[in-house]
Amino acid sequence: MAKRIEAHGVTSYYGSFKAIDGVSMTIEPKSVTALIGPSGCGKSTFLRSINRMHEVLPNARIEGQLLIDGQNIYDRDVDVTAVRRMIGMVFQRPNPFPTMSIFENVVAGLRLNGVKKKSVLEEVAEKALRSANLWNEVKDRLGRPGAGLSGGQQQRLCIARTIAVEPQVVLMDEPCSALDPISTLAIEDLITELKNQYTIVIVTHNMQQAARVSDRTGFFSIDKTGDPGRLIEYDDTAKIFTNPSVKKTEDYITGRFG
Ligand SMILES: Nc1ncnc2c1ncn2[C@@H]1O[C@H](COP(=O)(O)OP(=O)(O)OP(=O)(O)O)[C@@H](O)[C@H]1O
Repeated sequence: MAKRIEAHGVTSYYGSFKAIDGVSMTIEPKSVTALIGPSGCGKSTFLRSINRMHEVLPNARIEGQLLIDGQNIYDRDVDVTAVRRMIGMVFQRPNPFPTMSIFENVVAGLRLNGVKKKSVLEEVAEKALRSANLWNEVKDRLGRPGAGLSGGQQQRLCIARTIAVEPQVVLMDEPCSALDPISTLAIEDLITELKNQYTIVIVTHNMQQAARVSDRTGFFSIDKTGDPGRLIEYDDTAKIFTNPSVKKTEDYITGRFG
């Protein structure tokens, strides 16, 4: 189910501004990869290039290749909606649909795909909420608004919504930045469980978090404002945090810049 991601020379633009330059990396299925680096170095841009969300902005485009299990998702005949279904995304701020119940939030993607049968929707909702470690907290109030949950619960609801449509890759853009430490730990535990099924890529500013949850870490950086971000080093997380090969990585993880 989980898929391998291969980026070959991915260069992403906003109009004429080159935000990232020539990013190449291979991300193994059923692994967690953390993207770290100073603000503005292009981590989120790269993340959004993985599921073709980058090009949603006017004049935004990419060069290079992004292969998911060998298929270039930027090929002309590729169905963009199918790509985004296969590669789900969780954002910085929990964003449940405000007018919908907890249940409707989870099944929203299935309804869009035309699933109507109540028993199927109920089954999927329970499975997704269990996988997101939220079922026990919400099973007695599935009809209540999703927006009435705590921040951490809302983020787990958004994760349940993402996995309800059975993606193969889950991208997370600073998923804990709006959460308290306890909710953060709950999400980190969840990420560790989800990697049994999915390929996960997470952007995080929190280096302890990268060290805790990821198998591999990619360090991005820029030389100066206006320059494009580049992938400086990509290796096993333990190596990046204990014995990086590049001086710039070491300077960053030891807090000398960024
Ligand atoms: N919508 C946009 N239009 C124009 N430029 C953008 C847009 N989004 C990001 N950029 C620019 O692209 C570069 C990379 O931004 P990006 O958000 O990918 O970096 P980041 O490493 O994720 O930063 P942060 O850690 O602060 O979230 C920055 O110079 C940023 O200003």
